[in-house]
Amino acid sequence: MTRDNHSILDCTIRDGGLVNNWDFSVQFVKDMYYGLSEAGVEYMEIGYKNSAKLLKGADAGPWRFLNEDFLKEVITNKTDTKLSALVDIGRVDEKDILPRDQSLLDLIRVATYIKDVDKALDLVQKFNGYGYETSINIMALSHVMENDLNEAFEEINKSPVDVVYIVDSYGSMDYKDIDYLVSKFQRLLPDKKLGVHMHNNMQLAFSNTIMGASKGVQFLDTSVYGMGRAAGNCPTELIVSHLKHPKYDVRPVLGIIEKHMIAMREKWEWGYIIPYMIAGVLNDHPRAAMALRSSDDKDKFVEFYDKLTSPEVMPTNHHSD
Ligand SMILES: C[C@H](O)CC(=O)C(=O)O
Repeated sequence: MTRDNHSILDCTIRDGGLVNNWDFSVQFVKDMYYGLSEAGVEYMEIGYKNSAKLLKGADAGPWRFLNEDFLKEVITNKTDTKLSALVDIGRVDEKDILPRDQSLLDLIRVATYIKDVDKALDLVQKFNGYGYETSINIMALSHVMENDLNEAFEEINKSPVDVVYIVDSYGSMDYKDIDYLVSKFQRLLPDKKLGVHMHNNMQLAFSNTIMGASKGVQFLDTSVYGMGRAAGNCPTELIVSHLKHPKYDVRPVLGIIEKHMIAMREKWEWGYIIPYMIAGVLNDHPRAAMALRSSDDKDKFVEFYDKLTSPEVMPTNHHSD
């Protein structure tokens, strides 16, 4: 199989930051960028470009509120690996975004729930006008009604957005869902590139990502050692190895894991863990499972399962965390 038309987008710093409140050292982020570059990975998401002012009281390192001057101190020698940042509707201050020719960023991705696609497309329009590549990442697709999706597609087709993402926020999809959704997106968004962003609650992030790749999805989201919110994402090292293209080399990715991530995994928890599996199977946001893992009841799986399957209504989140 030729894999020439895929781009791997590693989002360890952005999605992994949801695990450790973006407590990443500058050295780690540098090693990540230059390691991914050597590995041939096309994009690295270096954080969120949200505004601290709009996230009242939020305190987290620079990777949550990227600043161009700081970025230039970190990435002193830009390689062929492009940089992306994620923004959330209502949390990004458009005045913080420089024109692309003054920025180290190449791609701005807009995270949105289906109800806010129009707002996401307004942001895309602006970022496209500044010269950036853009994507719209439709989160929690496993909760979206077909007719809402069809209406959104009409708006997306009129927009300059380059990439439209299928996001399995709850890690509850399997290969049949990916097969179905990719075919639908390809049919109804014929001029857009597609992306997949999968979570590993049911140990299916890799399977779902390669299902997307085999159907021609261009943008494949991954994270090194699978580090990402809750159950984490599709591991970069697996995709780099699986795609078997001469431009990719897994060795530098193994180097990042060996140097930094074994110790990080001792300190912070992510990956396939039963409460996240339960959330995935039940097609729920992992927030209740994350709260459980931070409590004294972290291993009370049966009680947690019983609670989640009682007819309580779980609150809904409106951002990408
Ligand atoms: C926009 C991102 O893909 C959001 C995310 O990580 C999610 O799971 O939702």
